[in-house]
Amino acid sequence: MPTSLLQSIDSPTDLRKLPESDLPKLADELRQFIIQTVSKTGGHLGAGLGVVDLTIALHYIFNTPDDRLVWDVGHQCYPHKALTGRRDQLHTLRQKDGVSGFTKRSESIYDPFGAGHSSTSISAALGMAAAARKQKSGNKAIAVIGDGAMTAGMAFEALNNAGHDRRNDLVVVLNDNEMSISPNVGALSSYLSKILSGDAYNQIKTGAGTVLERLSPTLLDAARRAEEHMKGMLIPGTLFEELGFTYFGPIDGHDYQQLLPTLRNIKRLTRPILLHVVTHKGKGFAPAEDNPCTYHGVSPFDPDTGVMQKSAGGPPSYTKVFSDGLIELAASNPKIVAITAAMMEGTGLSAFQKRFPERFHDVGIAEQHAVTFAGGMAAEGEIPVCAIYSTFFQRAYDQFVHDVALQNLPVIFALDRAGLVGADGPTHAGAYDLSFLRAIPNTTIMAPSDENELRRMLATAAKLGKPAVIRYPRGNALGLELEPMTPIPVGSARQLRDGADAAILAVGEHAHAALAAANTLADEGINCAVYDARFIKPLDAAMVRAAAKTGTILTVEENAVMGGFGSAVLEKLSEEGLLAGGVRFRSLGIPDRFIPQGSQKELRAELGLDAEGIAAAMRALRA
Ligand SMILES: Cc1ncc(C[n+]2csc(CCOP(=O)(O)OP(=O)(O)O)c2C)c(N)n1
Ligand SMILES: CC(=O)[C@@H](O)[C@H](O)COP(=O)(O)O
Ligand SMILES: [Mg+2]
Repeated sequence: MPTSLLQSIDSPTDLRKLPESDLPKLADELRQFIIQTVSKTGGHLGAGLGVVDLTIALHYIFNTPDDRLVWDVGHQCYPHKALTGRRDQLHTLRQKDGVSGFTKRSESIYDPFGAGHSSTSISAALGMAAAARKQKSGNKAIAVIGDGAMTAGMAFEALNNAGHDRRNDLVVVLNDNEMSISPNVGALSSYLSKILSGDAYNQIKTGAGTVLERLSPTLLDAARRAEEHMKGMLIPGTLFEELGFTYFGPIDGHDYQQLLPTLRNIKRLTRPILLHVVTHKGKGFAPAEDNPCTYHGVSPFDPDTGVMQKSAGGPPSYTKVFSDGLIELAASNPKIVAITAAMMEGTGLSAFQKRFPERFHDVGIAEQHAVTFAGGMAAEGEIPVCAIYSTFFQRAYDQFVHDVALQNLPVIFALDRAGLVGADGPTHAGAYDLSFLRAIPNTTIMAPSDENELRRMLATAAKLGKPAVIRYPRGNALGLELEPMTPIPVGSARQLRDGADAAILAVGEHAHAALAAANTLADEGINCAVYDARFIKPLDAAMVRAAAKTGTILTVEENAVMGGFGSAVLEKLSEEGLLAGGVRFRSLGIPDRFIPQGSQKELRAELGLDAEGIAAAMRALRA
């Protein structure tokens, strides 16, 4: 008999053999395992710790993997991974070729749906429920969604779709910890808090759960109707019931006496159900409980104290440069307002929020709304700066096209995490913004090669009077001394090096890798001109013409090769008839496949997006 319960569990089948009385001990072991593992790998900590009990209870009661358990975002799924056969691989979490930090279909049959972006779980689980009904499989579909993720439009679209038909055999578990990454915001959050403060109902419900468990299905149904009636008197018309869901809760998501009987009851019902579970983000690790925002995503830390490893120091991140630059601009321009979609820490806007609380808007996890909301403010003469990660901005494409660009409204988009992001992997890579934005009229797109360029681009955007996009990467800037925020003439590239044999046209920080490559190539007798393109749109035509004169052009960008900066250069060459002279051309960027997780350095080396890769590509082009 192993002393460790966790070590004895290789799948939920093993878990289901345990007596209920063992589950709290298993939970303690699982929490310790997660703390120890993440203390070495880094990753998302607080969310997973908060759902250890819920994860155990769900796998204990439902028949996974036949019953489909869909985790929203997936950042809380480490306990789920540990219980579903991946315990011994978890030390490779978020590393190259290792276990993903999110749910991933190719990784396990227990991950029926991949995630990374938020608020998709109810739609996906409802789709599975519809398929189960069509296939008569009898499989249940369960979505576990956080109170933060529930603020997104997609979640409401799915609730709207699910609640209208009583045949939808769908369980939505709302994991309410009153936190998004930062404290959760918005009217829904206030509504949930109001429910949580309904103590009277809570007490009655706790007792009722235990009684209901022992009833036959017929009596259970009658009891449930009575219970719903009673609840209706205590909590008049909950939002979810109005939407067609049978609402259970709120229950304590760390109390097996509440979790297990409630889940058992729910399992017997076949209609849209919403179970409201209250949990504590970071549960079982004091630093994370006390400071859930800091311990949402962590670098490696001391598992005894929670003290995180200090980063190597060095220059400020591009995020910080953006944050400081925006505050500097806003200090002299009262029209500037800042908007985040639940990412005020990640985008650096928390400093703006402190300095200009009246000019700051956190709209929740609602990128589409954030963009149209910005459009509305711009229509009234404000200058909104929407700071959104490139990958999450994908959600708001139509809003960008229809609500901002088409109306030529002066919204500034600060797209952070553009390019490869590292450990979060393909769900979070900002690999497509240049391709999908470049096609849209009225749009100016810039990419800074260093911190001063970023500052100047912000100033340029603020004066532009039309939609402007600035995309910059995850990571540190160069550490340059800061210069005044002088606007840049729109559409002007910078030549960094002269050379008659070939030209390298680069976007963003890759201009420096291109310069290093050119220096290496010069030693080999190949003299390359190097340009920092600065503007992806409008493209500097003079740069393209000068490059064409060398007869050999290599473009470099950390964006999909398809439709990106290289495509723009090719289009310009073609438009101006410059290809006829026999220009050798290659575009270096992210190839047409999803790039798995790994450090940015590893991935750039693998894709040839570092100085060595650029030099090699140029040699091959000239061969
Ligand atoms: C579309 C999208 N926008 C933003 C994010 C970044 N993000 C990841 S987790 C998170 C907070 C989620 O809060 P909640 O759903 O309540 O889960 P908790 O961490 O509290 O368990 C945010 C904003 C994301 N993953 N996807
Ligand atoms: C789960 C999620 O989407 C965020 O927590 C994201 O992982 C943050 O990424 P950064 O670490 O780049 O801010
Ligand atoms: Mg939450």
